[in-house]
Amino acid sequence: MRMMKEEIEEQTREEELLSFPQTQQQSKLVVVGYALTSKKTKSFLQPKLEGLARNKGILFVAIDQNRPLSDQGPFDIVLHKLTGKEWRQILEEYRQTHPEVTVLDPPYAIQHLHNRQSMLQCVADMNLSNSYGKVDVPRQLVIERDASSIPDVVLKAGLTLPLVAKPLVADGSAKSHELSLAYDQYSLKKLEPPLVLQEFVNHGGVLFKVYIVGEAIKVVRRFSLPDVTKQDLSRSAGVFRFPRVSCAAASADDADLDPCVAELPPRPLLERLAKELRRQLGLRLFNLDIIREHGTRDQFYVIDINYFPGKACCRWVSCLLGCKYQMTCGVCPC
Ligand SMILES: Nc1ncnc2c1ncn2[C@@H]1O[C@H](COP(=O)(O)OP(=O)(O)OP(=O)(O)O)[C@@H](O)[C@H]1O
Ligand SMILES: O=P(O)(O)O[C@H]1[C@H](OP(=O)(O)O)[C@@H](OP(=O)(O)O)[C@@H](O)[C@@H](O)[C@@H]1OP(=O)(O)O
Ligand SMILES: [Mg+2]
Ligand SMILES: [Mg+2]
Repeated sequence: MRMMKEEIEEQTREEELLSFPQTQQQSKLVVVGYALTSKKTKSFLQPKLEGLARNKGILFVAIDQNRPLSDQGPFDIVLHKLTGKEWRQILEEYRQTHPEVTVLDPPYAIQHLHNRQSMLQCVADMNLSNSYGKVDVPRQLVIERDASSIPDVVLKAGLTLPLVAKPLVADGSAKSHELSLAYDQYSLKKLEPPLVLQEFVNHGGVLFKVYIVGEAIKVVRRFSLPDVTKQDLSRSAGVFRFPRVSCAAASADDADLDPCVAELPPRPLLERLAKELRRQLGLRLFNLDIIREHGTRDQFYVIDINYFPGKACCRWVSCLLGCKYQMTCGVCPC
């Protein structure tokens, strides 16, 4: 019920914005060139967002990858989520030659998130712990090759089962999202390196997705993998592939949950984490998946960081653009 009220209020604010007299809007047009996959264009650039943006004087223009970037535009902002070395080089060169354009975000910074070890390193190094809580990353190790050595390596490292096996590369490909849960040490031989083996942390089956767009933060709840008990562990063996459990369709915002599980991480803790990560990663458009260790109130683990994630970011992107160009922004939470 509470969420419904918030949604209605939000929609009303958007409608107010759409009907805002043109005279009260800024006069400068902001041109955003975008280079996205067709899937992402479809999910991100929805007519509603384009309408909202246009009302604020923001125009989205598709970048033609077959033509030199410098011949296109001129752009105020380049928004992109494409992979590949060639594209990265084109963008880096464009950044050098067009310092007046904001490239969201620098390709070299995004690269950091394309490896599941380096993506979490900043969080590990931060050692964030204050009166609001403690933020860690699960213990993990990287297996570059030789699956037959995994049981030994895991034993020596002292990792506790079950383990989540994740492809080392997180480049947005379908393969990079193929994860498994391993219940026993010997089945680990069946896995295909290069991968990261991460300790599974019980978290009551709910995770928090924290969307970070510039200075703004938005947190949602999603269903996740259920806890694994000692009994489950003693009874099961093998490695099990699992699908994308915490996808957009798995919202837990309106679910009837145990309040200890549902309680959002403290806002000041997330703000501190987001601020540090923004600075250290050099990114303005990302999300992190964070879980609360079940049975604790304030022990959190960041398990994943994604660049420019799904639909939930749309409204917030226009907010970011609105803030940057100091336009009247009716949907801005900051
Ligand atoms: N260490 C962990 N402990 C408990 N559950 C985990 C852990 N790591 C991952 N999970 C579960 O597996 C899911 C997928 O893991 P992760 O988010 O790392 O994969 P991904 O493919 O990068 O996801 P995304 O679609 O968010 O990019 C999580 O949403 C969570 O439900
Ligand atoms: O498509 P969706 O809406 O599920 O968005 C997902 C997004 O896909 P997209 O960038 O192609 O949209 C994913 O990016 P890649 O890792 O595959 O690059 C990743 O960031 C997920 O975490 C997002 O899910 P969300 O965190 O928002 O639930
Ligand atoms: Mg994730
Ligand atoms: Mg991810």
